[in-house]
Amino acid sequence: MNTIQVNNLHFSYTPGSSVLNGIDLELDQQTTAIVGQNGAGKSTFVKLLKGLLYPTKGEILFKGKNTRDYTAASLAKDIGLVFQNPNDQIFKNNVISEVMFGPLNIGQDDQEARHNAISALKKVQLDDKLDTNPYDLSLSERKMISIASILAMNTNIVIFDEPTMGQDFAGKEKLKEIIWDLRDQGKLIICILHDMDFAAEVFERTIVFNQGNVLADGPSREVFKQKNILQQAHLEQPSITQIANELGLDGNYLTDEELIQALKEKMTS
Ligand SMILES: Nc1ncnc2c1ncn2[C@@H]1O[C@H](COP(=O)(O)OP(=O)(O)OP(=O)(O)O)[C@@H](O)[C@H]1O
Repeated sequence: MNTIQVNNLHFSYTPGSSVLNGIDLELDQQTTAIVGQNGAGKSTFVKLLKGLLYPTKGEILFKGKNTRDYTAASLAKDIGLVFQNPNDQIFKNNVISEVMFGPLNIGQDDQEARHNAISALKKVQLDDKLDTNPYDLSLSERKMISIASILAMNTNIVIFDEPTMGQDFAGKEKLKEIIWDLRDQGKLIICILHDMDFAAEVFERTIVFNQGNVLADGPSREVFKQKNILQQAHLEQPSITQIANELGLDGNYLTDEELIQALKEKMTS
């Protein structure tokens, strides 16, 4: 199992200014969205999961073992993190080298790395850009390249930091497919999001961060019905939930399809 256990996790970048204040969580096989306002500590939290930072206090256990006791190389084989800003991740001067870098780095041979890189680029529909310099692509395409780089490593855990940022409707549809495909492969997916509609539609579990604490955690349907809790975290309910509320519909709707179905039933009753 790819379980991550987080116990009493504290973190500060500078002494006396705490960013995470004692987080207890178990991350299991459910697709999990992490939401919260800017500065709530979400990116810091996933960097700790990935072993890029270490707790100031408390511990993170991966497969029962403290992340401090793993080498960066061994964690890299299991946990992939797509950075919020692709420019922080991309450094090669053509797409194929960029996407092959991670697989090669975790010990895949050239042929396997190339095969996995091309297959990942197909998933993001950029396999026609192998020789292009990533910096000649748009920001949303670079984001897809940074996603392909992590997919190509075939890690058991995939963490996305704001994947919908800068993506249009087609990009979000592609992301949905990628996330559901990873879930179907039995991988643990954790995703930081500012887009509540995407979180509600795609993720089974939602965790709300607020000022370095977990304010709510549970099935997305349960979390997104708690308007007051979301307001405390300066978040809105998903737009479909808001429309259903405005229409005076009883129930808790997260997707277009659910709302349309409820309206059809209302019209025929
Ligand atoms: N490298 C750093 N050095 C010092 N402080 C930092 C560093 N990175 C983040 N911080 C601070 O830590 C706090 C939490 O930042 P973090 O990026 O984890 O929040 P976030 O919830 O991911 O925000 P956003 O949604 O804007 O990405 C913020 O106050 C931020 O300014």
